[in-house]
Amino acid sequence: MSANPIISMAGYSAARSFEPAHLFGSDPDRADLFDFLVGLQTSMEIAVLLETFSLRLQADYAHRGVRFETLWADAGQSSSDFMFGQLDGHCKRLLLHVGGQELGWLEIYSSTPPDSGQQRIVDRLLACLIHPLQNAIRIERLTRQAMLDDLTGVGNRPALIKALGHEIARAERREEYSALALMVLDLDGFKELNDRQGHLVGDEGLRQFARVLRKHLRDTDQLFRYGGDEFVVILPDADEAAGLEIAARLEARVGAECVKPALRTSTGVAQWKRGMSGRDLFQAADAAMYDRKQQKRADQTSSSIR
Ligand SMILES: Nc1nc2c(ncn2[C@@H]2O[C@H](COP(=O)(O)OP(=O)(O)OP(=O)(O)O)[C@@H](O)[C@H]2O)c(=O)[nH]1
Repeated sequence: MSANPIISMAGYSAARSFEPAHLFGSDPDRADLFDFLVGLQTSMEIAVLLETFSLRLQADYAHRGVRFETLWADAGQSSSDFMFGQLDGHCKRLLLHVGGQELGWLEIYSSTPPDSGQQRIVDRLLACLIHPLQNAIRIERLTRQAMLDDLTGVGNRPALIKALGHEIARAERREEYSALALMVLDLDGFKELNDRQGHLVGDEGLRQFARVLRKHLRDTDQLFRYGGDEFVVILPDADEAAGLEIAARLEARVGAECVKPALRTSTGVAQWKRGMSGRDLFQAADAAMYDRKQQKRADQTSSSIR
């Protein structure tokens, strides 16, 4: 018996053996299973593997759809769903694990629960799926980590470029004009804070800044650290007026809530117009942010002269 259980049912644990000889020895559909195995080698994407699994399972067990929910080993990463087909009807929920590592929950939706023969097929196909799935999960995690800023945990510059390109392509495809705005935020006098209180305090300031911004943004808004003390927010469905309102609110919240160390920020907003690239939009928002900084400096100078 293999000491390598890969599946446990919700609520109780059931170790099963998946020796290759056991899998293929007396199987009349060896060629078919072989095709399935080859299919699993063609992609390293979780969604594609799930689809390959579901399509092959369909031949033996008519079901409506499948869903896989990851269990990331790293703290701080929320789980992600991958789905294929329709998710309704009876749900069979299986915890997939390999070599002591829990990979996530697989759900199979169907009008009727699998009978014992169909359950055996599910087990066999899962035995083929499990290692390619484990590799695909590793790649997905590495890709996600590469898109995060390690100091603040928000998206980094490559993630911003990707997300902005995606949002603009989506807006371009829509027949009706849909609003999209970009906000640039930069800390005021951050160099002086670093110089006076040290870089560790500066780092804590950046983390605090990201936390406060996230707290006051909607779930659909996307926050990124462009670099240094400059952050960017993609605001879907926001026009310039809405963007300016959010920007004013964020400037006020940062002033009130970022107190240790004390921070101030200047913001700039630009609204996307058809034909504008991500670069054009960023430049417009960045220029607006610099104007705002100049205006604040001018206001300070005039109030200190008075
Ligand atoms: N602590 C810390 N400082 C950083 C990091 N990245 C960049 N910086 C510092 O951020 C500062 C940014 O300075 P500037 O761009 O001149 O901005 P500023 O002093 O805020 O000036 P204004 O934007 O004109 O108000 C520099 O001193 C950088 O060294 C980081 O990850 N941690």
